[in-house]
Amino acid sequence: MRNVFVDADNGKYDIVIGNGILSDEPLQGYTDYAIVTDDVVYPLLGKYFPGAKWIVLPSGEVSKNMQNLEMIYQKLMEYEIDRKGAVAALGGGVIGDITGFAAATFKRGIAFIQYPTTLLAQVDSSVGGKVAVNLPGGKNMVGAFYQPAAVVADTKTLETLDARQYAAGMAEIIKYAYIYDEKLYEVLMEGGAEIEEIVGRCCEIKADYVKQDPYDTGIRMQLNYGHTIGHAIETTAGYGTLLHGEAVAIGMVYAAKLGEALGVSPKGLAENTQILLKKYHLPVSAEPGILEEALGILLADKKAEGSLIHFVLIDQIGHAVTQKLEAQEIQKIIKELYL
Ligand SMILES: NC(=O)c1ccc[n+]([C@@H]2O[C@H](COP(=O)([O-])OP(=O)(O)OC[C@H]3O[C@@H](n4cnc5c(N)ncnc54)[C@H](O)[C@@H]3O)[C@@H](O)[C@H]2O)c1
Ligand SMILES: O=C(O)C(=O)C[C@@H](O)[C@H](O)[C@H](O)COP(=O)(O)O
Ligand SMILES: [Zn+2]
Repeated sequence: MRNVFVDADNGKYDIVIGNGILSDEPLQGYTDYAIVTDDVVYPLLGKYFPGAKWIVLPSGEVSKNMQNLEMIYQKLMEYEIDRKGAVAALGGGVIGDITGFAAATFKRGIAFIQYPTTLLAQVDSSVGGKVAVNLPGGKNMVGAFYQPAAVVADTKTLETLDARQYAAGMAEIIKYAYIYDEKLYEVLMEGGAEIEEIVGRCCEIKADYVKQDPYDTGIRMQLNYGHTIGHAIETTAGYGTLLHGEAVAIGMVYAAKLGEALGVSPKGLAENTQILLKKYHLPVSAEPGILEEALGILLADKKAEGSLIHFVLIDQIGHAVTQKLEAQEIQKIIKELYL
């Protein structure tokens, strides 16, 4: 078992990582609590929370929407959760993001506990307090920064995850390697390490970014590597068609190629990125029609300022930089290279 402490101005909490540690113990100090989960996770893990008040959504990205958010508020009302109560998210990033936004806003804020059960959620989405729902035109368009009171990542829950979902989590792990940790990159190239160690390392990296920049105004933007084009592709393909991690994987290949074309990234980075992504069974390109359409919605990115986008590039493996680029320049370069 290991602990990573998140020491941010807007929230201080432990991430506890271990095998077989799922329990309702972190919820006991509150007047009452409800747990949000999805219809795949509930039959697998509901038994660890006897007597809980449940809110069960259909699984998948399409559930991260305003309608389900309202449904969560209604159920919290029905369950009479007061301001000293809590709401927990038991599931992947979809459940964590929508539950966190409900927690941030219900009665102007109640406590929020994260029980991440996908690899992606354990290494990334359960940490750092970005909570949101999607709009049809863009990912995470309605949200807040709202830190959880605790994160409990039980790696045993990953045993039931299918291979595609596992790979999607690997994409965010590969992201950390490129932006922050050359040693992690080498470990991944050599075939990986024990999962608790990888989850712990990724949480340490994320905790460092979140401590420095909880509101995403500077260095934290590096955590968005691969996401500018990735989110646009995810949205264009239709939520749930490409998984978030898959879209980020593809986005990292285009970001690497763009970095090479601009002379920022080392030559061969895109090729190298493809090798690593393929090793972990991830896609490395989007269909031309999807890519073309995605390039048209780049300015929906939350890192856009007018016609410019804070674009994250790798200047050496294990280190990232952010450059303000004209959306039109990005579109032109990617079109010339890929369309
Ligand atoms: N807030 C953040 O910082 C942040 C970071 C990264 C990603 N995200 C968001 O996270 C979402 C993606 O998260 P995700 O990949 O976890 O998707 P997800 O929540 O849809 O979970 C993926 C699938 O795995 C199933 N599942 C969950 N736990 C399982 C288990 N233990 N065994 C078997 N099946 C299980 C779910 O039912 C679902 O079908 C996206 O919406 C993305 O935008 C947010
Ligand atoms: O925590 C962050 O900061 C991230 O950017 C992590 C990303 O992996 C994650 O997908 C995040 O939800 C993207 O945020 P957004 O601001 O681009 O919606
Ligand atoms: Zn992401």
